[in-house]
Amino acid sequence: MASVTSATQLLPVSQAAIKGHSQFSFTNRSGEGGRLDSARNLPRAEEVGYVVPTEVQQQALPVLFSGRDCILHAQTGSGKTLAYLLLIFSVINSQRSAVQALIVVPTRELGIQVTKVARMLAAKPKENEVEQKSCTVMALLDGGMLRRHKSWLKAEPPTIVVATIASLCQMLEKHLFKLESMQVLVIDEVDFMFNSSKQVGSVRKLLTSYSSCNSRQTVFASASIPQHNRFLYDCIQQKWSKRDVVHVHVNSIEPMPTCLQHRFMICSKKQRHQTLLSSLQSDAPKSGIIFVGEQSEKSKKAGNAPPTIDLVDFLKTSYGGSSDILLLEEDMNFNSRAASLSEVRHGAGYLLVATDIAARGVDLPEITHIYNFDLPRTAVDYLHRAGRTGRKPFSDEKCYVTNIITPEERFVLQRYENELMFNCEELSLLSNV
Ligand SMILES: Nc1ncnc2c1ncn2[C@@H]1O[C@H](COP(=O)(O)OP(=O)(O)OP(=O)(O)O)[C@@H](O)[C@H]1O
Repeated sequence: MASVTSATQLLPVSQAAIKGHSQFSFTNRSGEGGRLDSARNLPRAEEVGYVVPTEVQQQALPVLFSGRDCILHAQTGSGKTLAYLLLIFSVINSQRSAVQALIVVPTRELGIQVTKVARMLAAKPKENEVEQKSCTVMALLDGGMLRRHKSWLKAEPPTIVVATIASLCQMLEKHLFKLESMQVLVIDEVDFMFNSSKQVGSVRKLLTSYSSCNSRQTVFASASIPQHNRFLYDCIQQKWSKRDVVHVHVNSIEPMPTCLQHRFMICSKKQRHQTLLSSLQSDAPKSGIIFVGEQSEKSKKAGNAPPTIDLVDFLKTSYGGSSDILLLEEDMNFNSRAASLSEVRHGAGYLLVATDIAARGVDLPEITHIYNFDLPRTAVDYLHRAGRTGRKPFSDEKCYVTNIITPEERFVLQRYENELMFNCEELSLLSNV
């Protein structure tokens, strides 16, 4: 666990952040009222319920407010998003019509969520209602209405943009979007972006050709940055960041929240549906995610139904619990994906059957149970799936990750246990399976 300075330990979020200002002599590079905006928006964070900073916020805010580039590396659900948003709100000047902060995310789902938090922080505090205009946040995400965004960008550029890389590059290449006023660039889930063959080229271009590290503050965030020393070296060598970039690494020994209890059940491949059903019946979770692997090309070619659909059908007919059964997977069109997530957000209890698309960044704090119907392919994937639960920073509520595995998969899970430093407890099969 990384050390925490006692000075900020018990301070409210706003004071911890403001302390960062004075201690590290934060200055607004545009010199056009950033300080005024931060004074307005930090209390706003408290107003919406962020009162005490989490550990990563305690450690990162002074670094971020000092103006240095930063790699935010901390457990899933530890509050990295709020840390970089507080930086953004301290730097931007809402009176200026120009894109001053850009947050790049790997999926539309994460983009929607980050936009929601940013808009919540941007909303005017009640007592200031008539004083000044609040900043605008644009979600430039794959599957969105790019035509509408074009008119918006031309008419009055937003202050903050949350974007997926493909949509962003489309706008940049058409010169509809300018980065010359950008003060902060955040790359969220950075390891995922650099690992994705579809996204990595554009991310590199954004970091070095579309803008320069010298004219912006760069923040990288993720719960998993494998080979982080190498990444730090590359940041400097490749000029993705300035030379004095800081690696804020919190809870390096325990990459997953401690409130998680990990379990496994061994069964044959044929018994997996029934084993999952028994587990659900015994846990009776109000809300959870069941992760299913992607359908193989071979299975697609054979004309089989995707395993996710298969499982949803099975649960709808066999599971008697009161939770809604919903589906979220990559192959669904954007409208259906949005519909699923909004049902999740408004519904009472739910079981979301999902592929790894739901594994990165999605924040549904009510989730207490994760089921790996198929084991994830890597330890990093395990960490991000498991991290969709245990997302209430100051709660001791126990959350559960249950792995349904075949005897041959036991050693794979053991490898993840060693790599991620957790213990998985075996649950015996109930007699009816
Ligand atoms: N200071 C705070 N006080 C109370 N709740 C907080 C605070 N900071 C963050 N949270 C809440 O904690 C949850 C997790 O935060 P967030 O999504 O920022 O985590 P993260 O570190 O980005 O996780 P991931 O790595 O999974 O993306 C959110 O529901 C957020 O509202």
